[in-house]
Amino acid sequence: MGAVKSIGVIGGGAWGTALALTAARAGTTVRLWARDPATVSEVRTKQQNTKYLPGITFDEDLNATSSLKEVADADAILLVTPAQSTRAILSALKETGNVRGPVVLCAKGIEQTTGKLLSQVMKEELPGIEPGVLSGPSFADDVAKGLPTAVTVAAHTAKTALSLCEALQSPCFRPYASIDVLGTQIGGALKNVLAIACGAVAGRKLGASAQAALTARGFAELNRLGSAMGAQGETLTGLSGLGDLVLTCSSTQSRNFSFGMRLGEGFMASELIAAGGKLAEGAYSAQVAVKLAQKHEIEVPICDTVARMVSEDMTIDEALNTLMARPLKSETDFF
Ligand SMILES: NC(=O)C1=CN([C@@H]2O[C@H](COP(=O)(O)OP(=O)(O)OC[C@H]3O[C@@H](n4cnc5c(N)ncnc54)[C@H](O)[C@@H]3O)[C@@H](O)[C@H]2O)C=CC1
Ligand SMILES: O=C(CO)COP(=O)(O)O
Repeated sequence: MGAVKSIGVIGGGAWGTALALTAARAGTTVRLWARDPATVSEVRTKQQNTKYLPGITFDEDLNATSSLKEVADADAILLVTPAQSTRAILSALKETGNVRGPVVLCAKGIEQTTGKLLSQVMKEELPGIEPGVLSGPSFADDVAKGLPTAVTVAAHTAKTALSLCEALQSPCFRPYASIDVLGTQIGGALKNVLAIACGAVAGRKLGASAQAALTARGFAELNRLGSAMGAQGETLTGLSGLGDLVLTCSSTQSRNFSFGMRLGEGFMASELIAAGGKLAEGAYSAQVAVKLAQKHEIEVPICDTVARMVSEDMTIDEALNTLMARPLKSETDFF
């Protein structure tokens, strides 16, 4: 593909808006699609998205629309709605008949009903269109404020990955190109599940040592499952793997970590989910991650415990006992 001069961003939430600002700062023509007409109007007239990025007024004028057709024919599309809505949006994009450039998957999750990664969903819904993936340690608020951030941008060819990087690069946003489309998705999906566990440890006030142990053992799960699924080792230890895991497992700014904190404080997952609230992708990915691990015959005790907290209302104390009572293991392979 040639240079990416125009980008269509689909999703008027926190991350979609932050990525539209990123493209604008890179000097790329950008149009943001949002489902909610009030968001479209506020972005266009007030340079704000108060529902998802409260307290931030953009310096950039963003062009926003509620017509999918108007964003579909850009040189590249960034798809930034929650993971479970990816199939429906891809199908709606196909209906426009306008898509020609790569579609970059920016959600961090696995399709719950099928266990498929989002690039596999895309292959079914938009065959013939190149998939890309953007992932890494990057809070939307930080990016919208122009704080320095680095992410991985993957595509099947280096040329496409580099063209996408060039269209997003600015003094505050540094994308690294990759051709590991599969591996770049795995870290983002699994770190959300593991961040719920770390949040629960923080909420139950189990201490910094426990949180660090859980992060390291969580990485062992991410690494084992990612490798079994075909991810490259450097991807798993890179920005989209270890980098994002460290960020999300250590900050109350993370919605997954905060969801876990509430579990640690004694709330039941069913109560939190029924109450609505902010998106915690890990709650949707936990069970499907465990199923994928079973398929690959990989042990993922932390993901499994999170899945049980989310789907069976296992309490934090039961979760802790389950993990601490596991049979002793070697940390490495040498015996
Ligand atoms: N917020 C962040 O810091 C980051 C988020 N992400 C990922 O980006 C994805 C989106 O997250 P956010 O923008 O933060 O979520 P959000 O909750 O701020 O916004 C979600 C947006 O998607 C829209 N939406 C939801 N379902 C839809 C559907 N069926 N059709 C059309 N629009 C729909 C909502 O109206 C809203 O505008 C998630 O997978 C998240 O893990 C990735 C990196 C950073
Ligand atoms: O993916 C993110 C940071 O890289 C955002 O994390 P949360 O969805 O947990 O807020």
